[in-house]
Amino acid sequence: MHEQAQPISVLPARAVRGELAIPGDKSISHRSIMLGALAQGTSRITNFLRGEDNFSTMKAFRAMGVPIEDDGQTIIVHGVGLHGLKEPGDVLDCGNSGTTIRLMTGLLSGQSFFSVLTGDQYLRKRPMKRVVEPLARMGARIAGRGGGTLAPLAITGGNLTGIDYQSPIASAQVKSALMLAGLYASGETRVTEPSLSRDHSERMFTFFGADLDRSSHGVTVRGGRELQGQEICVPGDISSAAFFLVAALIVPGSELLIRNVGVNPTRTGVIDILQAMGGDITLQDQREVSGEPVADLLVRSSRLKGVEIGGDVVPRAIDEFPAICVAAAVAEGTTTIKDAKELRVKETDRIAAMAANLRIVGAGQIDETEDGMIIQGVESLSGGSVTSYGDHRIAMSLSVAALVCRHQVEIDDVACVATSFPGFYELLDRVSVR
Ligand SMILES: O=C(O)C1=C[C@@H](OP(=O)(O)O)[C@@H](O)[C@H](O)C1
Ligand SMILES: C=C(OP(=O)(O)O)C(=O)O
Repeated sequence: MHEQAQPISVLPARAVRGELAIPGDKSISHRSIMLGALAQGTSRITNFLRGEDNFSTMKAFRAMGVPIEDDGQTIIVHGVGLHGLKEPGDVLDCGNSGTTIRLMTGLLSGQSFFSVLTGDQYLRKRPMKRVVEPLARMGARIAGRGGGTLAPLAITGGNLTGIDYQSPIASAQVKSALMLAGLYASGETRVTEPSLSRDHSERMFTFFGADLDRSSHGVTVRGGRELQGQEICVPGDISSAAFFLVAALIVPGSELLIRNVGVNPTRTGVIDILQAMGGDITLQDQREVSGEPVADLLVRSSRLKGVEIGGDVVPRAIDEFPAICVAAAVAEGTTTIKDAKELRVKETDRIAAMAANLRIVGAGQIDETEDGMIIQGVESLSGGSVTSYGDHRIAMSLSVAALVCRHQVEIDDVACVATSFPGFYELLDRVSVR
């Protein structure tokens, strides 16, 4: 939570043009600090995301005795080895970051010391049972508000036993929490999910030399093997690129080249959805960097049409739905989003937040459902005063919607944007032709 609200007005644009590189991937940045800290030797990380969420992760490891240097360019993590973390002297504050608190709950379950994790007013409302329950089955003792379902969480770790866990939800945070605990458990820790969520942990565990096997919807970790420090170049975050993809598609006369974007297939749902809507997006110069696929994305404005979105693509696009809703609001015809109930337990209820805000800026008929929404597209939007609900992705999505409004859009507080995309407004300004 930020002490002071930061309101902003975003003006319509005549086009979105030029070239840009977006900052590093948030998920991969978190994991690079975590595995770097647990490894033996030094890890050097470039293009690390300098977002508040990632600084929460970094601070937590410093508080557990991990030396981390930061010269503003490269992050150098001096790994302490699997068993080198020290008991933190205070509560670890995960700020607004669900990834930090859930992954750390797994990792700390494996430590032979006591720790407490908390976060801001939004994080303290988000469900933690999804990690607490399977970790307790592995032998961790975790107490928390709401009968152990809400932060703050107090963890007494150690003496874990591997389990075979069939997760009821496709969640990379649940999977990764158990994988991190699995590094410390006796025997095998296996996680299977209903459909494959982002696999950055699997890739980075392998990159650092962990003992791991993968199957189509599952991963098995065997504990005890030391990890080795690595050099990591973090690809640009496709979840951040998504705002610029939608902006260039919906503002007529636009053409934008977005360089160095992570295109891991477990993350490219947004490209598949926007292409199915008729969006002109081309992947150029596909390559692999630090075990992750990367490409440049060329996007040109397109006449979008409504589509049905559900099933396996949902976890592959989960953070991009606020931006996808904006595309749907100005597409021809109806867009139906289903199987996306998880959106209700993000930084805010993103289904309710987008429905309310799109109505304010003059969208067509919008019907909320329990696990999604139905959006009737209109030719153009009008504008108005909206609220971010303290959620970075809501703030950025409404900023993109503003580009195709007839009048400006006032957003009550965009301080939250710094959690995942510092510099967003400078970039948006740079490529917007007014
Ligand atoms: O593991 C990760 O880095 C993330 C997983 C997703 O959450 P869930 O695991 O809750 O789906 C996603 O929404 C979040 O932004 C980042
Ligand atoms: C849901 C998100 O992140 P987290 O769960 O890490 O707070 C997000 O970035 O959209």
